Amino acid sequence: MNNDRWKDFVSGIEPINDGKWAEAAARLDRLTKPPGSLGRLEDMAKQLAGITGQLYPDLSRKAVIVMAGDHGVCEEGVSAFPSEVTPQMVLNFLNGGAAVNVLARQVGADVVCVDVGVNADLSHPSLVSRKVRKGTANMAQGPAMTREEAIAAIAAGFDLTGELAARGYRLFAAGEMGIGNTTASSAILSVLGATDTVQATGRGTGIDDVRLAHKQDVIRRAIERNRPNADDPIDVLAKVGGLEIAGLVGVILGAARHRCPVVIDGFISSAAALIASRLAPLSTSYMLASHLSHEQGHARLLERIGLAPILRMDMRLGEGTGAVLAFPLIEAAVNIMSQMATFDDAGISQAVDKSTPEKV
Ligand SMILES: Cc1cc2ncn([C@H]3O[C@H](COP(=O)(O)O)[C@@H](O)[C@H]3O)c2cc1C
Ligand SMILES: O=C(O)c1cccnc1
Repeated sequence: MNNDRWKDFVSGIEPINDGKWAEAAARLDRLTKPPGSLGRLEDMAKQLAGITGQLYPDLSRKAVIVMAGDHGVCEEGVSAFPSEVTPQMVLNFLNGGAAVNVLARQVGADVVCVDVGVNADLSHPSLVSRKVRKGTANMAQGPAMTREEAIAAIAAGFDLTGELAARGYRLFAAGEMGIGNTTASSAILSVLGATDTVQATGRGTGIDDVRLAHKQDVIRRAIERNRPNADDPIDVLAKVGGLEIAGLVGVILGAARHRCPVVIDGFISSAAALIASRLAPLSTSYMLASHLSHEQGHARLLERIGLAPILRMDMRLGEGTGAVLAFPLIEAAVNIMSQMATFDDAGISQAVDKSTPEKV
């Protein structure tokens, strides 16, 4: 993989269409409701118009892309579950039995499951195989992967999203599976978000206090040993990140490149979004943050990107579950624009009473 390939990921991303954003804002103020009364739905309707360049975008073709990869750092004992669960869950996604499958079915979204770095030989007719390597190396002892591998994994997500956009998909969710990946995400937040490792580290799959203190120590050691350069997001991704996180960076940049909204899920998805935002600041305008995960550090992570979560459900699963749950709200924003009557249509007076009331 050409080390300059990352420039392709960034160079085609354009600012959102300000003219369409303003047109959407003007129409929202003519709809039969007090100005601004639909709150975040109005924000989303304007953002979607700016992203797609259309007042009434058709977002009906939608996919949650679940990037899967393993983590060498699991040998340090940082998760409540063993690495073997990653390939087992991938098969569960492919057989339609995971939480994300249920939620995606409910909202009419397709689950696209991608092996970008699972430490097992997987084969299934619906699996998208883009394996860069079989799991990362243990970041507590050296870099998780090479710079080339990180770029190859970004390319896998970027190219796949481009292919899906070409097939008519217009709305994406960024999901993941990889035992150990909250450790990598906390390390990314710590370095790129200038956050103390204690504040950046949570319980992931549900570790106890003793293991949490150990996890914080492992992250501290990984950062000390690898010295990732906070001014070089790909260096951080390669040294203390993960293959599926890199894949998601590609998905996010790919969606932005093709002017499609991309819904960020929880902690891990947001770590990928933070890297994407540092590589291509313009990509942030194409992101919607679906929910605030219960995972420690997620609020800080979203704040570093500059995103406000739509939902607060106390979820902490990943897979893209929170992102998929936000799909109907995003579609609601489009429907408001396309289906509500204006004051003119309905013959309702838009005059605002600005006189001073005589009696209070
Ligand atoms: C059965 C199962 C299903 C999951 N689905 C998502 N995750 C989530 O948990 C993992 C991260 O937590 P940690 O860093 O503590 O390992 C990731 O795979 C994430 O997607 C799962 C975890 C498990 C055990
Ligand atoms: O917020 C998430 O995405 C998350 C939190 C804990 C474990 N897995 C995922």
